Amino acid sequence: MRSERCRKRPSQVYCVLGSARSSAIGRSVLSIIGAGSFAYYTVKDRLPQILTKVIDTIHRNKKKFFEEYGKEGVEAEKKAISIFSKLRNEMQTNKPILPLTDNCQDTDIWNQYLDYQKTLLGNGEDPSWFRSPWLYVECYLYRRIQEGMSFSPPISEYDVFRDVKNESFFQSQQAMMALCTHLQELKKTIASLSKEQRQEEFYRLLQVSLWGNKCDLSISGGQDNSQKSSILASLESLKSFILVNNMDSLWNTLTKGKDVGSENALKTRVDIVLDNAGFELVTDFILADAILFFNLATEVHFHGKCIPWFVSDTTKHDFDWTIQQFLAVNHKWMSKCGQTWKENLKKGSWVYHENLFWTLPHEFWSMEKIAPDLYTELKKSDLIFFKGDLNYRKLTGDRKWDFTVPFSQALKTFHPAPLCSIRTLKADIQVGLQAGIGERLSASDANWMVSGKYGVIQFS
Ligand SMILES: O=P(O)(O)OC[C@@]1(O)O[C@H](CO)[C@@H](O)[C@@H]1O
Ligand SMILES: [Mn+2]
Repeated sequence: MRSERCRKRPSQVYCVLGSARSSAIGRSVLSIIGAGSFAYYTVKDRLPQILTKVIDTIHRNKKKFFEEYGKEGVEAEKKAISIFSKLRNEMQTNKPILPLTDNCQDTDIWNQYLDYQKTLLGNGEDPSWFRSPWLYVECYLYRRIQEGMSFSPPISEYDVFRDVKNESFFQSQQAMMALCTHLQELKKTIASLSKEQRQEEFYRLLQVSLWGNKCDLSISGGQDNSQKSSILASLESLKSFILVNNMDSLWNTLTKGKDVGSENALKTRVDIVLDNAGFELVTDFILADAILFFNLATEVHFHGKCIPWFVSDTTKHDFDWTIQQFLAVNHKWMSKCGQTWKENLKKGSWVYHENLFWTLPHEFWSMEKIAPDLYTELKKSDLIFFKGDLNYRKLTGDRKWDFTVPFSQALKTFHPAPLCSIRTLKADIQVGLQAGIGERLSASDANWMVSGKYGVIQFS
């Protein structure tokens, strides 16, 4: 299930326990699974629903496993189903969180983190599914799915979310065609655009990447959450739902000391920490393409997940498969995009990275200690985009900060480079709002923090 490159341990693999849970600042207490909270609903209802879909998926592919592996495949299907049924029971009956036993590269780090949770609870209590931080429990579920598959050879490499990710891709074809057509039109006219017009066009593609984040299969519990309509047509109407809009700061960071459009752009690197595969990944490809042809950077580095994660998060397979689909599709502009993107990877102006850190439970402020090689890599960037809600939760430590706490404060010591979160709100954490905004929204729309209706393009 894990590509060779992911076997690269974060160097100095150890778990810094003390600083990982720093003292609360302001009202920032951990997002716990309190009764009635969104976290509680997630663990009580949505995670079991996701696990049930995993079991159904494995059962549905039994014939395929038999064709591919003979009776070992059938045995493996049965074993995986029993493992996941037991896991679902553990979760639903609030059993203790168990140490991992699959002896992978990150097994020790996960088990050290569990020990740390025990010290936090104190009085010898065991962390359990409902008595642990939500962020930890949710990440742990996906790591247990990975463990369960690794105990079910020969189907260990099978991505239990493959079917729903592919389905979501095919359901979003129309929207993707519209985006690729728009991109090619833009490339035709770019030379005649003024600096302000380029800026405006870039802002549109940033917003497309933002609203692409609505297409996430974890929040939907695996239900179809594809992009049906052309997102470009709705940008104006969606603008008022952007609660923090730092696009000007982004533009200034990317264009400072550069004449936008001049070919001789200095060697500039932008990183995109990816989120969901499918439509959102395509919006990120389009943004990355524009960053190059607008001469805002000379390299774009992508960071994907080593294992299947939060249902729809992008793995290396998803990244390559998506480009292959674009190359193969019978649509002039989509295949043109696919060729450009394949070429970018070949000539190194696009680079794909993997690191186990992204599928650990840790807040990003402990990256420098847990995965110093990754932190050093990110320091080479001139601007890092963090896509999506889970990344936002890890950037802010999933603390219940006051809405008005500055974003840079919530990041604590995590600041390898100028960074920007592009995120639709799907968890009840938000910082950096003007005074009164959070309260006003809570009064008018009880679900404003978890519906995915609102978004931020938040820079630090
Ligand atoms: O990171 P993404 O794909 O934008 O969202 C992931 C997510 O759907 O999963 C969790 C809910 O189960 C939340 O962190 C968030 O809502
Ligand atoms: Mn995701």
